[in-house]
Formats: sequence, structure tokens, C-alpha cells
Amino acid sequence: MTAANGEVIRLPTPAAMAAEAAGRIAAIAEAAVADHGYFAWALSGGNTPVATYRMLAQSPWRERIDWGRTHVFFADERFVPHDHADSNYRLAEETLLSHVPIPAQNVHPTPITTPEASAEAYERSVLDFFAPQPPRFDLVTLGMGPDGHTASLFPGMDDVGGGLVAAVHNSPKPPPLRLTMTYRLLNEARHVLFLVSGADKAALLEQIAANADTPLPAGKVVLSERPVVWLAHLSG
Ligand SMILES: O=C1O[C@H](COP(=O)(O)O)[C@@H](O)[C@H](O)[C@H]1O
Repeated sequence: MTAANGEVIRLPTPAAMAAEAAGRIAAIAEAAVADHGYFAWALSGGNTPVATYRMLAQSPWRERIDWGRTHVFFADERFVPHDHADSNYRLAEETLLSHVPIPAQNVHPTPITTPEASAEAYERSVLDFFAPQPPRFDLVTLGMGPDGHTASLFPGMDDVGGGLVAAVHNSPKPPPLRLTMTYRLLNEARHVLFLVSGADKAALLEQIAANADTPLPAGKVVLSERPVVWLAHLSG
């Protein structure tokens, strides 16, 4: 199946999806390090990627990734302290980052001060990381909520400003305050991998597959060089 913005690969079980994702992430990391000496990855939170993160922390995937050359950023973050149960940073730290030899300075959590100041500061750190090149992640891994949101870009949130990172107020999914990378930044990535799990998301994926002009945020992530890849386990 193809989606208007990419290729859809259906997997029979959550474990199969995690293994497929881990293999693809490791391959992209290897290619990025071979090409330009580092692997810049913007990852997501939510429930779906947990199995993949746990798998990446184990052999053989753990050894395939050069963690010393890997830099981890956050495609979105809930505006809570980093030790809060809702924090995407905490999730990534507990399930993956604390189990692999990634240097502390290679993990780039969002600052949590005030929403606008944090968005501005995070945008600055993304720009500084890639300078003098324009910001371009080797990989962005994203999820899709049952309303079609991705990162913290929600349906109806049409104006996220012209920046690379935006503060989100009144998110329909708690917590209400969030930070998110915008389409402008996400769509510059070399690779985008969606991890989608749950029967409640099957119809949404059909909608995105059928409609190039979908208003659903997840369908608006489009790359110029290659299709977005959707790994989907949609049966219950
Ligand atoms: O709130 C969020 O939700 C999305 C989707 O999560 P999932 O549990 O349905 O996979 C996630 O991608 C995003 O990072 C997170 O902040």
C-alpha cells in the first residue's frame, strides 16, 4: 500500500514492527555516520515507540549504532519537567538512552522555561548544531495519534508560525502545553519513519493514503527526496 506521502508497510505484531523499525533506524544511523560523521535523530514520545526503543537498547541493534556519533533531539515535548511521567525525554531516557553509551552532551532535551522562550531556545540549539549547514535531521521518527496528530501538530492547528519549533497552547491531548518541531523542519529530514499502532488508526491511514491534500497533520509530513515510510500494526 502507498500513502499519498509515502510507503506503508504493515507488520503482523507489535514485536515485528519494533524489529523492523530498529533495523531501519540502525541502517540509517550507519549510513549517516559513513556519509557525514554523525547521526542526527529527532524522536517522538507516546506509547508506540517504546518497544522499538527497548529493542534498540539490546543486541544486535545496540552495537550497530555508533552512539558516540549519535545526537538525539525531540520532535516534540510535553511542557512538563523532565522527570515528569508525561515527559517524552523521560520516556526516551528510561527505555533507551540510559541503556546505551551515548554521551550526555549528545542528548538534546528541550529546555522547559516558558513555552515561547523554550521554543525559541530549542530552535536556536537545532540551528547551532547544524551550522553552517541548514538544519537537516538524518531521521525523524514520528507517531500518529487517533486524531491524526503527529509530533504535537494537531488537526486545526494551521498556524504554527514560520519558525522551526513552536510552542503549543491548548493541545487537545493532555498536557495542554507542548513544544513541537514544525512541518518546515520535519519536512527537511533525510528520512521520516512513522510508527503507528492500533486498530483505531487504520481508517486514518486509509484517509492519508487516499488524499494528497489531507488536512490531517500526519499526512502533511512530506519529503522531497524520498517517500515517508509508515510502519503500521493496525489490528487490535
Ligand atoms: O502525545 C504524543 O502523541 C503522539 C502519538 O503517540 P502514540 O502513543 O499514539 O504513539 C506522539 O508521537 C508524540 O510524540 C506525543 O507527544
